[in-house]
Amino acid sequence: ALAFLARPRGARVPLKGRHVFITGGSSGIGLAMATAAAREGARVSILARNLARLEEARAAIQRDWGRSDVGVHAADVRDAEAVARALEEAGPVDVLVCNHGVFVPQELERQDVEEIKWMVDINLMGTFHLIKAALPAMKARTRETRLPGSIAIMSSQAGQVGIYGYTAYSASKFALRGLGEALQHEVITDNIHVSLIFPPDTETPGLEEEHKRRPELTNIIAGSSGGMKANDVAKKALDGIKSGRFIVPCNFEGAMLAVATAGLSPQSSPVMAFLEVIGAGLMRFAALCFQWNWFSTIEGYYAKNKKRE
Ligand SMILES: NC(=O)C1=CN([C@@H]2O[C@H](COP(=O)(O)OP(=O)(O)OC[C@H]3O[C@@H](n4cnc5c(N)ncnc54)[C@H](OP(=O)(O)O)[C@@H]3O)[C@@H](O)[C@H]2O)C=CC1
Ligand SMILES: CCCCCCCCCCCCCCCC(=O)[C@@H](N)CO
Repeated sequence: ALAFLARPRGARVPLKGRHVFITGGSSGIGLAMATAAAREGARVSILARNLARLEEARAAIQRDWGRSDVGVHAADVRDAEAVARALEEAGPVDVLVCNHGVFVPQELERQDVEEIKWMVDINLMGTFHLIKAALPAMKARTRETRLPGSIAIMSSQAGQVGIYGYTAYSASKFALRGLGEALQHEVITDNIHVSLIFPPDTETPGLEEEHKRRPELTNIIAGSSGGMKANDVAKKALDGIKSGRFIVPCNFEGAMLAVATAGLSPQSSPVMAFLEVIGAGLMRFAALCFQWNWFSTIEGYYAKNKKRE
C-alpha cells in the first residue's frame, strides 16, 4: 500500500553533463559539493560574496578534477538583482543548490535584532531570491531535456529541532522547510524535485568561527548528534539530490530525526514511508528521552552557575 501511496514518485536526477549551481560554493560544505559534482562530470557554477575565495575554490576544483569550466559569481544573496544577474550570466541551471548560510548562536536576550535580521535575510530571503531567479529557465530546461531538475536547500538539524542558543538560526532554517514543502507542490508538474538537507555539526571554516561564540549549553546539546566532515555531508547531499529525496538526513541521529519529524512532508521512498509509519510512536518516545536529558542539562547548568555567582 505504501509503495502506491508514497509521493511524489522517486526520480533519478543525473549530474553528468548537467549544470549544477551552488551558492556558498567557496567554502565548507558548498565547496565539497562543488568538488564532488565536478568529479561526477557536472558543469559547476559557484556563487558567494568574496571573489578572492571564489577564485581559490575554482583553482582547487580545476587542480583536482581538471575541469576548466567552473563559473564563479560574486554576489550577495540578499541582493535580488545581483542574484538575478549572476543566474543570467551562468545560463540555465539543472540542479540549484541553495547552500549559502550564516550562523551566530546566542541566547535571544543577548542577540541584537540586527544580527537576527542578518541571519534571516541571508538564510531565508537569500534562498527566495535564488529560487525566483533560477526557476523560469529551470522549467524550460526540464521541458527541453526531458530530464528531472532539482532544487536543493541546505537546512540543518537545527531546522528540525529548536535547541538552546539557536532561536534566530533555527527560525531561519525551519522556515526553509515550509518553503520547500510548498515549493514541491508547485514545481512537481515541471519535473523538478526539491531536496532539503539536514546536516549535524560539520567541520568547516564556518563552524570554526561559530565555536568562538557558541554558548556552552549549545555545544553540549548540539553534541547529541555526531559531527561530520564536509566531504561526507556533501556525498549524502548529492546522493539525496540524485535520487530525488525530499528529506535528506546525513548521519544516524539525522535518520532518527527524519522519522521523528516526518510530519506531512513528501516521501518518495516506500521503504522510508514504512519506517515512518512503524517508527512514529517509538521515535516520539526517543524524542521525549532526548528532551528530558536536554532540560536536565539546562536546569543543572543554571543551578550550578547561580551558586557560583
Ligand atoms: N558547518 C555546520 O556545522 C553546518 C552547516 N549547515 C549549513 O550548511 C551551509 C554551509 O555551511 P558551512 O559550509 O559550514 O559554511 P561556511 O561558513 O564554511 O561557508 C559559507 C558559504 O556561504 C557563503 N555566503 C555567506 N553569506 C553569503 C551571502 N550573503 N551571499 C552569498 N554567499 C554567502 C560564503 O562565502 P562569502 O562569505 O564569500 O559570501 C561561503 O562560501 C549553511 O547554510 C549552514 O547553515 C548546516 C548544518 C551544520
Ligand atoms: C528522536 C531522536 C532524535 C535524536 C537526535 C537529536 C539530535 C539533535 C541535535 C541537534 C544538533 C543541531 C546542530 C546544528 C548544527 C548547525 O547547523 C550549526 N553548526 C550551524 O551551522
